[in-house]
Amino acid sequence: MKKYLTLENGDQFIGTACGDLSKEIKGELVFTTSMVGYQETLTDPSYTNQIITFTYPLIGNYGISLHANQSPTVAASAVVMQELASTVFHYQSVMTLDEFLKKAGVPGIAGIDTRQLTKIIRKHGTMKASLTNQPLAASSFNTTQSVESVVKSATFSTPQAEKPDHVVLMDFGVKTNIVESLKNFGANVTVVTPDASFESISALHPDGILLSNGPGNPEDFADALPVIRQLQDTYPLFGICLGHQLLALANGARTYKMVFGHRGINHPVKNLLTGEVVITSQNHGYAVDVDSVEDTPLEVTALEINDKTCEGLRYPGRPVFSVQYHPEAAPGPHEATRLFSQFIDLMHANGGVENA
Ligand SMILES: NC(=O)CC[C@H](N)C(=O)O
Repeated sequence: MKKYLTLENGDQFIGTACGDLSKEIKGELVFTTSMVGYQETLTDPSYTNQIITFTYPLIGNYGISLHANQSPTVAASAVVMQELASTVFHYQSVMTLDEFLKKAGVPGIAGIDTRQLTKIIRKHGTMKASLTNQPLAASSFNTTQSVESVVKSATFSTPQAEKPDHVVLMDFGVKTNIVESLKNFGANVTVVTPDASFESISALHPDGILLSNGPGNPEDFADALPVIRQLQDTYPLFGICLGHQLLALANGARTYKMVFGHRGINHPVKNLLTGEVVITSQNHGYAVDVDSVEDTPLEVTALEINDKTCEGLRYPGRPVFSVQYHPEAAPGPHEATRLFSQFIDLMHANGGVENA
């Protein structure tokens, strides 16, 4: 069965339908250069309302495992591939990617020249696009949708070590592995919704606050900024991706939409405090304006080496820091995992951040 991918600029690609065959969708077309980790990527809530193009030419070859999801189901709107593996092999595989997409009601398109498509996105920037069963004229592409729906209303705690540090995590669309990473370093995690008040968070007696990743434009979370300002005055705080952008906005810096974003697992980031470079996992379409940080109490601590985007911030004199990349990996390298232990150390020492 044929499927049609139509871009906002009028370009059209014809491929083979996979996943949910009947479903037609619109979304923001982005690409990721990750060679592995398609399951983690597709279930990352930050991809809500986005159509993900995989630049790696073969997707699905090691199937779907019970242990890799970053949220209960597929978060992306659709997936674009060059080749969907017809043979699957991995000892943990419980189903094929095609079955996984079908179960989640998510459409896909295979047989696409993803190299050509990616060159178009790189030139024109991230675009809106549609996936349909019949050819479609590039017309209205209004895909603006609320992203608040990704956040679960339930609050849960995960008691762990004997005297665990208690992290309250503001959930803007958190990836499972952020919670797991905190737990691995011995923390007890309570997840609260993004509209939680300062009082309700304080009532949980946190030792530290984590601002999670999440989909959408950081400027749409203005309501959370006063709460974040109160939290950073009171507790050690660590922001990841959207959480990093919100920390910047809460302190008067600005964010902007990047041309095509950073999505992949080999982005080099230079730590300006130590000179060290780490290879990082990234997934963001917005970034903090480096120049705008100058007029704030914050300091830029890290830059992406290729395009010098802001990758890290800290609040000198306070145990408050953030990174634009994903130290929890899933997928990607684990070089930055130690940021979680640094956060734990800050909760103990309440000192300054040296390696953010
Ligand atoms: N992974 C994230 O938290 C993404 C943050 C934000 N939605 C962006 O695209 O920049």
